[in-house]
Amino acid sequence: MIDTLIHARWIIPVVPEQKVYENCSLAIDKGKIIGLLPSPEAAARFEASEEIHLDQHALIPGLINTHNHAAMTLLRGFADDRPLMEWLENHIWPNERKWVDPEFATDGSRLAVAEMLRSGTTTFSDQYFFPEATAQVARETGVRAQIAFPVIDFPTPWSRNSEDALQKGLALRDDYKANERIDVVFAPHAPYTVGDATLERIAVYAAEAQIAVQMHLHETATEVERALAETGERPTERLLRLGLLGPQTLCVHMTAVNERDIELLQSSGAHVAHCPRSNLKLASGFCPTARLLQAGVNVALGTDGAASNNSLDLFTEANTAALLAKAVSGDAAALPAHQVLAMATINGARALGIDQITGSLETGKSADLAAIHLGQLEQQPLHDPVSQLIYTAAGHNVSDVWVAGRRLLRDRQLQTINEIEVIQRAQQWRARIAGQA
Ligand SMILES: CSC[C@H]1O[C@@H](n2cnc3c(O)ncnc32)[C@H](O)[C@@H]1O
Ligand SMILES: [Zn+2]
Repeated sequence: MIDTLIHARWIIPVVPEQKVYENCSLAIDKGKIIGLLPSPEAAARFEASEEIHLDQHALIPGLINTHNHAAMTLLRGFADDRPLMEWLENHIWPNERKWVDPEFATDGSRLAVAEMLRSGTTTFSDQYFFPEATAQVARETGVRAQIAFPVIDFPTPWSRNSEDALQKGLALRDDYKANERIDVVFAPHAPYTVGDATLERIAVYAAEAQIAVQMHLHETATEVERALAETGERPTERLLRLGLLGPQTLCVHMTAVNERDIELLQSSGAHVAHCPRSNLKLASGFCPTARLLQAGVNVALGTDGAASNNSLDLFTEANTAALLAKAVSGDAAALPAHQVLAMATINGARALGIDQITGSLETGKSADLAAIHLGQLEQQPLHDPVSQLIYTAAGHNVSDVWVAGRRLLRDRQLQTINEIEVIQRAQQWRARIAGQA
C-alpha cells in the first residue's frame, strides 16, 4: 500500500524529456515520487491510501521562485512608479528602518508564502532582514525555502555591520542544518553595498562549506557604469577576482551584460535569476535571456519582492519572461513555452542547488507538485497544455499544491495557513504604515 495516487488529465514531468502524458497517474510514497504511471492499467497495479482525481488538470513540478524579499509584501503598492535607486534610497530604505522588525518579517513572510502556495510555488529563495522569522514561517507552513541571509556593510534593521550579519546568519544556518526543506545561504546584497573584504570572506566560507551565494548583480546599466568609473571593473569581473563567481553563485537580474559578462557566467557555471516584472516596473533594463540560455547559462525565474513587482505569481512572471524575450531578441521563436516552464521549475532547482531533490517529476524526487485547472472557458480549446500554462494560465488557476507529498493547498484552500488572519495582519500593518509614513 502506497500513500497517494494522483490521476491527472495531463502530467508534465519537464525532465528528462519535453513530453506531456495524457490520462496517467503519479505514485507517491513517504513524500517522494515513486513512479509516473503512463496508463490506467499501470496505475491499477498500485493500492493507495488516498486517490485523487484531477480530470481537467495539468500536474507539473511545483514552481521555484529563485529571488524574493517575502516580507516586502507589506510594502506592496507603497512607493510605485520610481526607478530603482530613487525607490530604494528615498522610499524603501528610510521606511524599512522605521518598520522592519521580527513581527513585520513574520507577518509579511506568511502573507508571501500564502500567496506563493496559492499560485503554484513550492520553493522560494528569500533575501530579507530577520531571516530567522522567514525561516520559521517556512518551517511552520511546510513550503520549501532557501533562506539567503542579507550581508551589507552598513547598519540595517537586522545587523550592525557585515560581521554581525555573518555571525547571525551562520548561526541560523547551524540551527537548520538538519532540516531537509530549508537551506540557509549567503546573500551579499549588491556590489554597491558590500566591499571587497566582506565579499572575500564570503567566498572563503562558501568554498569551504559548499554554501550557495546570491547577489543582486548588474541590475541596471547605471550600476555597471558607476562600478567601472569608480573601480575600473565591471561587477562580474570583480566577483571573479574575489573568487565569488562559480556554480554556487546566483546572479540576480543581469540586465546590463556584454559578451564578456556572458562568457564569464558561462565559464564559471554561475546561474541567473531573471526577474522580468521587477525590471520592467523599475525601468531597470532587460536581461537577454535567450542569448544567455543559448550560451549555456542556467537562467531561472524570480519575482523579486512584492514592493517592486507587485505580485508573487510565478505564472505571470513566466508569461512576462516569454513575451519579453521575444521583444528583446526580435525573435518570436525565442523562449518557447516549454523552455519557460523549464526556467520556472528545473532551472530554478539547479540555480538553488536542489535539482537532485525537486524541479521535475522524476522517480526518487520529492513530491513537490502543482495542479492547474485548465477546464475554464479562457483555456478553450486546449491544443497544447504547455502553451496554456505559459500563455493563458495565472496563479488563480492553481487548485492544489504538495510539498514533500504534503497537500498544502487543497481546492484553493490553504491547509497550513489561516488566510483570514493573514489578511487581518496585513490590514493592521497598512494602518500602522499609513499613520507614520
Ligand atoms: C538585504 S535585505 C534586501 C534588501 O534589498 C532591498 N531590495 C529590494 N528589492 C531590491 C532590488 O531590486 N534591488 C536591490 N535591492 C532591493 C530591500 O528593500 C532590502 O533593503
Ligand atoms: Zn531583489
